[in-house]
Amino acid sequence: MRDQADTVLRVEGLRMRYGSNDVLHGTSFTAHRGEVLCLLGPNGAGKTTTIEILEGFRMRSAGEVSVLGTDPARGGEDWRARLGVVLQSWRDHGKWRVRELLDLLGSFYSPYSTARIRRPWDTDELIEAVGLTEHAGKKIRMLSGGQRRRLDVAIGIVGRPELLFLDEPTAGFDPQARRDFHELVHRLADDDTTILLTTHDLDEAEKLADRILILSGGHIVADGSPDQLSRQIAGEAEVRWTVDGQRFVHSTTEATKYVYELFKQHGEAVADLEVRRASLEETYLTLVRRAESGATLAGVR
Ligand SMILES: Nc1ncnc2c1ncn2[C@@H]1O[C@H](COP(=O)(O)OP(=O)(O)OP(=O)(O)O)[C@@H](O)[C@H]1O
Repeated sequence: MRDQADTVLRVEGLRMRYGSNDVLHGTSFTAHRGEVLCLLGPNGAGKTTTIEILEGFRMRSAGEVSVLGTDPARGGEDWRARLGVVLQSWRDHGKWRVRELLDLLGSFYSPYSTARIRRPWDTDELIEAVGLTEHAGKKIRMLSGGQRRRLDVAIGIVGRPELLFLDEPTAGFDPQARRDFHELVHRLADDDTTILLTTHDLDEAEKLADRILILSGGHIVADGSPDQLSRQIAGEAEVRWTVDGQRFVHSTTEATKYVYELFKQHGEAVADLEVRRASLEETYLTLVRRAESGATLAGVR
């Protein structure tokens, strides 16, 4: 069981209304230390609004929010120093060089260094972690789009945040940069950083998220690990295997047990084993479609 001190983020009955437009209808969720939480939802679902409220950049209409033990509406500088935000490119700093800018931004965090978390991140180590070593001496305006995005990530984590917000972090990344970034996210989470990210890339969500929240029509319509969500939808998994070159397929709600029995019966003769559940994309589309058609949400959460 996780204890209270492990809770980094707590949202209860969050509501947001723009004029007469209700965007969030009382959403609730939590996140724990070192957890990677992925917020999914169609365009206009309220993901950015939610993140901006948690970051303290937008006032909520109602509900309770606690981020690192503080209400974001009242968070001071010392609270803000514990957060990391990856914003879209720092184009205004085109004349700065990569290392210079990170040195300067990092220096703002040194007063907030603690025995547990040394701030800021060493500039050269950080530059290496985001794969910009070759470009450390370059002016920012000379960087490619993907390199700038890597710099955005470096800027977001230079203060060694305890909670990191990533809004569509890999838009514009090439496949290698994406893979490097995913490794960096795992490394940050291993170091106990809690990460809240939004993406429209379900493959990315599946790779990164410990837990997925699906926001639709102002409600959280699903909350669970990618596996738990796919089980809710699919119910059954498909087990495929061969024995002596002959192919077999079987659908079951208890794939692990079935596979165990299979090996008990056939031992090493079992080959080409695959267990397939509904992909996150199928799961996501089903849940959002259900929510949009006003189907009852009971049992989905
Ligand atoms: N400042 C604002 N004033 C009025 N309405 C707004 C404002 N910001 C957002 N909205 C509305 O709130 C709703 C949610 O917007 P939000 O940007 O949070 O969605 P999102 O899930 O991040 O979408 P996307 O996937 O397109 O980025 C939308 O209908 C949007 O038009």
